Amino acid sequence: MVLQDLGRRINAAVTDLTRSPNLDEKQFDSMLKEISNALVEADVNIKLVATLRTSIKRTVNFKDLPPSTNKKRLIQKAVYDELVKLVDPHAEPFKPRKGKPNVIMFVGLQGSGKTTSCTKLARWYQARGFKACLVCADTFRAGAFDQLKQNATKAKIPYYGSLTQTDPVIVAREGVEKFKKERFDLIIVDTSGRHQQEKELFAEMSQIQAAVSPDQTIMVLDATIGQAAEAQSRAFKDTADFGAIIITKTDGAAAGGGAISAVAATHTPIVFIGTGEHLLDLDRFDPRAFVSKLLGMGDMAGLVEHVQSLKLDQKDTLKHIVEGVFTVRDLRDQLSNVMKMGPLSKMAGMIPGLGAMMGNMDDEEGSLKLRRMIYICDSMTLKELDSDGRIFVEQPSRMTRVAYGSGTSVREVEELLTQHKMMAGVAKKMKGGMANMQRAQAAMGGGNKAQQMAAAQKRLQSMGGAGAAGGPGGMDMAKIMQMMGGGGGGGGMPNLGGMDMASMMKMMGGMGGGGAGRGRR
Ligand SMILES: Nc1nc2c(ncn2[C@@H]2O[C@H](COP(=O)(O)OP(=O)(O)OP(=O)(O)O)[C@@H](O)[C@H]2O)c(=O)[nH]1
Repeated sequence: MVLQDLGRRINAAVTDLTRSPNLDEKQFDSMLKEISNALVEADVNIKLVATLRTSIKRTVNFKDLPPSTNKKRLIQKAVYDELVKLVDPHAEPFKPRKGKPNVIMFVGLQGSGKTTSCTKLARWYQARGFKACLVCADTFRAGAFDQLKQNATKAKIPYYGSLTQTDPVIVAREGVEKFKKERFDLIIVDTSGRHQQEKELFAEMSQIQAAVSPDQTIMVLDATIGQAAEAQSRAFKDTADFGAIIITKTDGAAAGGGAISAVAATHTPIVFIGTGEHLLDLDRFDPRAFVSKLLGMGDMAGLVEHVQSLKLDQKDTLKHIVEGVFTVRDLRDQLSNVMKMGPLSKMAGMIPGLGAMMGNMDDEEGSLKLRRMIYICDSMTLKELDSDGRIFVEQPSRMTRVAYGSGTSVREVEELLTQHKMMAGVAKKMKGGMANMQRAQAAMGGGNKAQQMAAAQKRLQSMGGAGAAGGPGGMDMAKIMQMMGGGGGGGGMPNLGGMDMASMMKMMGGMGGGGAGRGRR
């Protein structure tokens, strides 16, 4: 059972109950039993489950409910609130500030996901304007430096390490000093992990800690260990005195629920959770957003933050669309924007109700297809890229050349040009419409925010099933789409692993316009 299934089970228990025409106390009790069973199976500590059950019972107080009460709503809200309490550590972590060197040291057992999480975190802060870098002080595992180097290079993050120095304390000190001199805002130090909690590991950790004086030590925990997370974190705390925790691999097992609740119970701040192997699979941990996502209510605030952090390339495309133009380069920029967003399943999880619908979609296939389309564009000449694509009709031999240069087939090049033609057609039709819309929006001065939020929230609730239980702040879907770099536009987006982007956008709540100008406002 993966974490998503736990959410689905809880959601189903609540939905079944609230759909029942004559809701009685017996049904309420059996819902509580089902939720408790699901949590225990996800390795949540039995005492915590018992507390949650008692609290929901007390809040709802079924026997004494006045007849006028909206029982369904009350139950939904109580379940949501208690789940939030279950995973809330009630502790504020250290927050790095720009303009000074913030040193963060990572500790954890081997294979917990330290090295991967270091790079994810550096990238996360880099995307938010921090000058971030990585120091590899893992001299124990052969290949650790290579792994960090590879990850860092992929994310374009400066790194420091040594293939010859065997003392991790020296490497850590040298790396931190070098990057401090170079005025980096965020210096992340990766340390070695061992199979067991050996004495040497702990001794080494405290020596590195003494050498680099980190502003924060983060412990990395693998979610699959469930409630054993508590014992593991205690063992580390005795030596390394970490200030916060990152729980990795929450995508793989329902036991993530057990790990998160166990750590939360110790009041240690959980700063982030790892949600996959991709560089972007790191979510800032927020108890409300986590529970909303778990219950399939989406995490719109997270989605907006994620999209905003990506520095999507869309200025020229929007300008072009206003003019009714759509070049091959515009298509390339949009493809690259979609790639930057990370796996589609991650995006879908943030949209109410969509995660479940896309359960079987293959991320790998979709991303490979996108990558091949980008290779095709990258093999074109500048003239071809900035053209309206007609150049290929006039000189079909160019298609063969581009296919050859990109390692793809002529058929794939033709497909890409067909996609482009469709999108260019839409852009042409949009000419003027987009400008009018922008003018209207400017005249409205952004409109009534509260009203917009209320409308968006209503729409989210109607999509999300359990949405009534008080989910995250609403957002205007069309605006989100526009921030995403403008998708949709009426059937013109690429087909990803059997999933047409245009249909996906439509499913996302009538986004079939966004950047291409038909967004609902
Ligand atoms: N599914 C999933 N896999 C993850 C996540 N985080 C890390 N991994 C994978 O876990 C494995 C181990 O990750 P590493 O980063 O090498 O672990 P480590 O703790 O640095 O290991 P040592 O350097 O040996 O101590 C790799 O295959 C990662 O891709 C996550 O959030 N989800």
